[in-house]
Amino acid sequence: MDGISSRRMAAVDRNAAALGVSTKQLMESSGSAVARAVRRHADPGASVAVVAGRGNNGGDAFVAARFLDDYAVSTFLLGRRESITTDISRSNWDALGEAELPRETVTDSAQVALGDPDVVIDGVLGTGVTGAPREPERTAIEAMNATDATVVSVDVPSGTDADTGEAADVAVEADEIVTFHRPKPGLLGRDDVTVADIGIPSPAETFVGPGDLQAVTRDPQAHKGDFGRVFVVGGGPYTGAPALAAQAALRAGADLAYVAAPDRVADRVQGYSEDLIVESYDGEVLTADHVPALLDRAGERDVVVLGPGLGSADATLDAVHGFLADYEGRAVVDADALQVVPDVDTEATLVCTPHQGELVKMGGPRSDDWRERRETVENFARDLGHTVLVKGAYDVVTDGETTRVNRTGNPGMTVGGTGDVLAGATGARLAVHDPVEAGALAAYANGKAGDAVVDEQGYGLLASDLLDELPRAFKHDDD
Ligand SMILES: NC(=O)C1=CN([C@@H]2O[C@H](COP(=O)(O)OP(=O)(O)OC[C@H]3O[C@@H](n4cnc5c(N)ncnc54)[C@H](O)[C@@H]3O)[C@@H](O)[C@H]2O)[C@@H](O)CC1
Ligand SMILES: [K+]
Repeated sequence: MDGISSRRMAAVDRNAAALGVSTKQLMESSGSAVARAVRRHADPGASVAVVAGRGNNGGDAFVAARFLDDYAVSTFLLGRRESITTDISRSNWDALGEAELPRETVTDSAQVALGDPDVVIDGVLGTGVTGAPREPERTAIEAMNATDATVVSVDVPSGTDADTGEAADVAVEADEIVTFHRPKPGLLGRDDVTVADIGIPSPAETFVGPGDLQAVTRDPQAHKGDFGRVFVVGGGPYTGAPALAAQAALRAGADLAYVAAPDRVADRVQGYSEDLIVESYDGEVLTADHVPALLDRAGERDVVVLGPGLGSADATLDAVHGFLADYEGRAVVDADALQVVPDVDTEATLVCTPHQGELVKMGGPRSDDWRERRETVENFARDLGHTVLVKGAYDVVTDGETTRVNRTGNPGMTVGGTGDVLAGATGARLAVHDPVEAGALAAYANGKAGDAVVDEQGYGLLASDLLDELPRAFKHDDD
């Protein structure tokens, strides 16, 4: 099993809550797993010192203390009750008091006197640690290391970074680390780690959920262009598609949206929205002689969205082939451009966004059940060498290694243009995230936007209705 990063673990934790498995239930499972580990090291009646921090790592330790009330257990909180950062941890601290289990608050690091316990539970710092341990955690770590006790660490040895494995100048030397759900990258390969199942359902990892939106953050110090210059290469026979894709990119967080379109339709594309920067090229449709100039412009931007409204004239498909053969950046490929991808050798990082029919046209599998499709599309994406987002009642996003499934959206979204909106939103996210995450986030938000429109007005949804809803669809709880 490969490790799960702290950021990803937090997202999975939030997704589990959305599936009805609360973080408090997870804390209960974590604490009881820690208690089971203690039982492997010492018998009831032995003395156990529980040292807890102010976050959920401490909360797990409070739960463990409660499960060990047939031991001589005493709990030390490094701070005052009011400084406990979460309700679920505070309620487990309060439960110890109600159960009359010995507990005390330590506000001055000099007070950390653990006595001579048989076992110490290290619930000081977990995946929420930032930087080297500060006081009183620092002194507490030294006190734990100074005992002869068997030390059981909750999730991560305090002072060690779960993602890198790097230990600060002061870090707990654990005899056993009880980590939760999946190993942590920084602890892989160690023989003192126990991975405890805490009841997180696998859909919390597979299905895109509200936890994934935590990755969509706006750094307040950002300035123009940090969040992506998206370049839509589309239009020709059609004008609405590139305009929808470009507007969707802006609504999904891009700073600038450019559109390259034949001069015959450029004004019409511009007419849809003053927010777009429309650059025209001569002629009726995209042809190979437009490619060099487009590659230059693409080189100054972060992501290309290739395909909306391009049409499938032979000259256009040749141009798409030529563009992809020389483009080395990131691109979303959609609509008629998709059929070219299997035949072109490219350095570009692509996210292909076919619906089921377009996937078959690419030589991909036809499968109606999403579980079967997940398997077959993983194989197809692996062979293709690019990320594929196959739209359907359940969207499947995979690069052949990592796979996510999106359940948002509704039958009202089969209306024309929703694919252009999805392509543009994927483009915006591809400027910031890796391909699978970009596709997963865009599919989730696009479907959520469609659900919001249908909830509000019933069916009869227009693709352009999604645009107004997209910003809200990307917002997450602690925004
Ligand atoms: N994500 C999950 O799925 C679950 C997480 N759980 C537990 O929750 C933990 C993460 O909890 P939190 O995110 O609340 O954070 P932690 O409890 O890991 O630590 C953060 C706390 O320590 C303080 N702190 C951070 N860096 C510090 C430093 N360098 N020196 C001194 N104090 C520092 C912070 O002020 C905060 O109070 C996990 O390690 C795990 O033990 C479990 O409850 C089970 C479920
Ligand atoms: K810990």
